Amino acid sequence: MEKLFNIAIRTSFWSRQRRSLSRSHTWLSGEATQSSAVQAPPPHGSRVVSIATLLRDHEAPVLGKKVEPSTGSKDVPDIVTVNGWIRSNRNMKKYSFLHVADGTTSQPLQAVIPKDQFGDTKALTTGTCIQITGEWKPSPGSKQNQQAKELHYHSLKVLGTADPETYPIQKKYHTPEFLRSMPHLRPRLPTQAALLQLRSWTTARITNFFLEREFIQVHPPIITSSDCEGAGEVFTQDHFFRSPKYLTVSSQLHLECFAHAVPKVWTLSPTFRAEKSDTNRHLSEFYMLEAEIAFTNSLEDVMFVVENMTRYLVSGLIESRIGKEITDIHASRSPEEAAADGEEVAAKGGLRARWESFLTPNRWTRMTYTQAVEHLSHAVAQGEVKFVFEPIWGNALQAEHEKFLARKFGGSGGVEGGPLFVTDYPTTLKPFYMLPTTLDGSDETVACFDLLLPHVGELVGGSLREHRYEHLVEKMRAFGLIPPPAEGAGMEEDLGGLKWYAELRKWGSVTHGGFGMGYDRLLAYLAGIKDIREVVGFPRWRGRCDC
Ligand SMILES: NC(=O)C[C@H](N)C(=O)O
Repeated sequence: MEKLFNIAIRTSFWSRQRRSLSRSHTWLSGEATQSSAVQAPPPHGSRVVSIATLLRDHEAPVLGKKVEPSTGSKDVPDIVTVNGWIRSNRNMKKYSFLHVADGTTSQPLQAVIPKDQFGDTKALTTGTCIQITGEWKPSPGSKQNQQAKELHYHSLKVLGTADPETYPIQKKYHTPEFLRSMPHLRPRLPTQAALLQLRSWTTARITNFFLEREFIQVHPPIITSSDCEGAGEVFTQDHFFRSPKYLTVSSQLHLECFAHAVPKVWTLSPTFRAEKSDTNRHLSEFYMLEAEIAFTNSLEDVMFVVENMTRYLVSGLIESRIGKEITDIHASRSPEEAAADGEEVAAKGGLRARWESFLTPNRWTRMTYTQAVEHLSHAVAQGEVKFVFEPIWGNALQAEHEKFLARKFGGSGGVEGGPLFVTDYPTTLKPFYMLPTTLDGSDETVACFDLLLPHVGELVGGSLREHRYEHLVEKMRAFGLIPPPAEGAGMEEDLGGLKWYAELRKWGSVTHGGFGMGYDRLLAYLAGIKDIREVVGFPRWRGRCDC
């Protein structure tokens, strides 16, 4: 009986979901039909459109691609309804010119409100949510206004007021720090809306890349039982489970499990690191794009996926509408905004040059860690650069070293440099699971790589994984992850929280490798934004988790 009851509840839950999904589909499709369930049905005969759709109708074609107009005949008035928020109200004697935004494009729509028809427009303040219906027609002043068409008022409903005395976001420059203090309102800013679109578009494009290449997307757990990756400080949950559990610092170990059954897997998952550092490159919660590939014993195979995936992404971005929007926003930043970003990218060919640095005619440069240290030492000796940390073989590369290398050797050697692979780091610098470069370990390096970018440093880390059971256990012991073996224990020793991980190598083991990419870092770099906190809707970092 209870079971039946549960099923009944579930069924009605799903049918409710389906109903609301189909409603929202109608709503989002921007077509004429509009469900009565929506708060403010538009006047009869108008079609509900997004601002992006409207502006596209007369926009210059992007890269030669013609955009079809949304309605047909020139003779029939194009009556449309737009839902959005007022960005500004230029209140003239006879007319009010509203700039309305709906997040589908960073461009606002201009709506013209004749006061003799509407009455007093003072209440139409910045932030107010409205539904406006009108005729979409050529703007008489289109030379001065950027938009060749504007919306001429027929009717307007205020759906939600925004008291200008209290609404914090006004049409003026706000510092990033001020806006970060109100993440619940920040998406209303044009740049933020464009960044949301960039993230969404990028995710779709990458999903397509993997789909076309028979990679399976998987959802690894967020709560994990091991904290042993050595990737950084972990967030711990002590009380709920029988023993301490952790918020994942990387999905790699779980991806390896999947890859032993489904040879090519990937995920884009939240990842957590309780890093104490308060920098513009780190967050306590971020997204990591990770992939794991079985049946390979070549680091080149793994780098090949990283390179091809990123090239595929960037070549699509250059041609895309959101790409154009992001470059336009970047090029038209105010001096304050550019200063807040703090990057020299605009002075050096703009964002487009940065994107092109990914699309070199030859594959990206690869160099070993040993060569990298030699290059760094040489540059210091030549007086070409000064570092806070001396580059010494055996020490970690610092961000200052990474950035220098990527600028000098990455890309096609252009003004800004570009992506650069550094491979084969010393064993002592990297986690326990990496395979030695030479299987006997004589090189004291591991088969791994970091992908470095100018201004950013490390974007991706990847490696071949140790697939030999005995060697893995030995390495775990050498890294202090498990105690020395008890007398006569043999290999059946206590492997602690990593027993399951070692067991992958016990039954049906296979050579494999993978990588993890800092997704937010990638987005920030592509958008020409220095501070990673700007590309995350609700950024969390040390001491800050506002809402
Ligand atoms: N999946 C990966 O290879 C990422 C790696 N575990 C890291 O934390 O950087």
